Amino acid sequence: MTSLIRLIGVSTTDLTGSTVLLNNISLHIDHGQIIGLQGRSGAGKTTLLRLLNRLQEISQGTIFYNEKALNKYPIQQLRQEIVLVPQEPKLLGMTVEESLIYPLELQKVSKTECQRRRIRACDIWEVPSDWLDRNELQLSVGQRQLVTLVRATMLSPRILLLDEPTSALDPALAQRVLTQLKLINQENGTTMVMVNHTPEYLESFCQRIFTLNQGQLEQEMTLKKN
Ligand SMILES: Nc1ncnc2c1ncn2[C@@H]1O[C@H](COP(=O)(O)OP(=O)(O)OP(=O)(O)O)[C@@H](O)[C@H]1O
Repeated sequence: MTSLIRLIGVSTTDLTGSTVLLNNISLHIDHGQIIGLQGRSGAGKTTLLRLLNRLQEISQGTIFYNEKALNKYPIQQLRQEIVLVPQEPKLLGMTVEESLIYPLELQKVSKTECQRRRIRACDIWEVPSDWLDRNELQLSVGQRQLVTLVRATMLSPRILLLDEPTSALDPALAQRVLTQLKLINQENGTTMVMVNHTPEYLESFCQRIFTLNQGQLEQEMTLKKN
């Protein structure tokens, strides 16, 4: 099977070019896999996710997406297919309802279809209806984290990049979120790359786990049971 994503000797630096943030990373991610990314703070996990939807550019090496160099794709198409859920959940000054449908509106999805998908997603993810009119100041960080996750899944991306998606959630909600993500992976074949600092979550959720250390790929582990 060909890989969906393949990194060959990928490095990247900070904006000044003076500090190497990721150094000579080679790895592959297959269709429909759930990949875990772990490592200490500052190891380069977020940076690696940002390379995968070109929020940050590489300085050396090549990233292939579907056998074609990532930088050959129109950026709009790429960001529709590869969606990053960032560590800092933001609703962009909108209400929950507005922020859930905004990315779909940008894709020119009809109002009726936006609402259909919003209702279905809120149902699946058990988003309480009294959140819909709230803005981000009226939600806890964990509640905002859930909303940004729901918003990303409503786009039905091919690849979901999840930067610590459970960091602000209580353990019960974190488990529910991981179960729901797994269901989406099984039903739609969505490939996922998840950064997480909780080893139990990575071990129960992922098929392979990459460990980064000071910008280098230190270890790759395959978990047969998932
Ligand atoms: N825009 C930037 N300019 C300069 N340095 C940066 C920039 N972004 C990240 N870094 C540095 O790159 C390194 C990797 O950061 P990154 O956010 O990828 O780490 P991380 O593994 O995701 O950490 P955490 O677990 O704390 O989120 C860190 O040393 C950080 O200080």
